[in-house]
Amino acid sequence: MFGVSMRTLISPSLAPFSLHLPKPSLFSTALRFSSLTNSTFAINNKSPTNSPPSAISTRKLKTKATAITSSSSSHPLSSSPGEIHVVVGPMFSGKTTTLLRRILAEKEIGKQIAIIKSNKDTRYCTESIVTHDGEKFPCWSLPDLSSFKERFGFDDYENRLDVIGIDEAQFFGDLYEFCREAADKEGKTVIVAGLDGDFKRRRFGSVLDLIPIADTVTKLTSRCEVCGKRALFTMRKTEEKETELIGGAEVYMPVCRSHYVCGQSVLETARAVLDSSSNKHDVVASLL
Ligand SMILES: Nc1ncnc2c1ncn2[C@@H]1O[C@H](COP(=O)(O)OP(=O)(O)O)[C@@H](O)[C@H]1O
Ligand SMILES: Cc1cn([C@H]2C[C@H](O)[C@@H](COP(=O)(O)O)O2)c(=O)[nH]c1=O
Ligand SMILES: [Zn+2]
Repeated sequence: MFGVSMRTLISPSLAPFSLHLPKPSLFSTALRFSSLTNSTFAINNKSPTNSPPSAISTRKLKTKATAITSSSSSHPLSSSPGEIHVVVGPMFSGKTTTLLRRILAEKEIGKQIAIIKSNKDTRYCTESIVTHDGEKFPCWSLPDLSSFKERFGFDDYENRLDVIGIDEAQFFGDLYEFCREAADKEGKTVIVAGLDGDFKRRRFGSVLDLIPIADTVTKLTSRCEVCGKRALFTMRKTEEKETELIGGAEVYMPVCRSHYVCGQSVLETARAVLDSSSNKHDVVASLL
């Protein structure tokens, strides 16, 4: 099989029947060869003779592939590529619910699953992911993703884990590298749930960095607490200014665009009034 496919690949004229194949470039030839031999290539554009680049000899390709494969055996590529699925949206939009449903669906068809969440999320329960409706499922509560393989067990991770769920992804600084490695090299399906934006509607952590390497991206919406329309954003009801502030409905509310914009100005006005009245209060108190 290999010889035939190489012959077709390298010199179509030798193929058993003459196909009108587009002349393969050196790159496409090498890429096809590397996918056949599961190796990586460094391509130089100089062809070994003055023959066209696509006529590079089988021996040369084999030599190069053997050399590179042996050097890359410390990171063997998985036989089949993985996947990355990203679920974003404001708070209360159903991100954790969606993650849980997708993970359970994978489990139903016999896949080996594991869920990781940030140990910064201490709202409901540390050893489970918990939706705002109270649905729970056991998880690994970790400070980072890079420690997961060791904690799970390297052998189990490599041979007995198919699907990885990640919740509260905005809190993981090593999110991009972990997901890229898991999908590109280890054949894992990674399902990621996290906030795309913070209470100022700015990117939150590195969730958005996953979009260029994701198979699918889903943006969920909640219901505006003021008018019931689609809520795209999360508004913070308290005065704290730091980006990371763990909390639920006592601190945050989902709002539509109009109520985010006017809500922000209402909050700012209210604070200004409170500040000035507390200043007046202080002034009066100082005169007494
Ligand atoms: N304003 C709100 N306050 C509290 N809970 C809400 C609010 N809006 C929606 N919910 C509930 O939150 C559930 C979604 O929970 P969850 O999946 O944990 O959301 P997310 O992970 O996106 O924060 C919804 O099914 C709904 O019942
Ligand atoms: C908007 C916003 C949220 N957070 C925190 C609050 C919660 O602990 C999580 C999000 O929980 P979810 O309901 O599962 O989406 O993130 C924050 O720290 N900073 C923010 O701006
Ligand atoms: Zn609204």
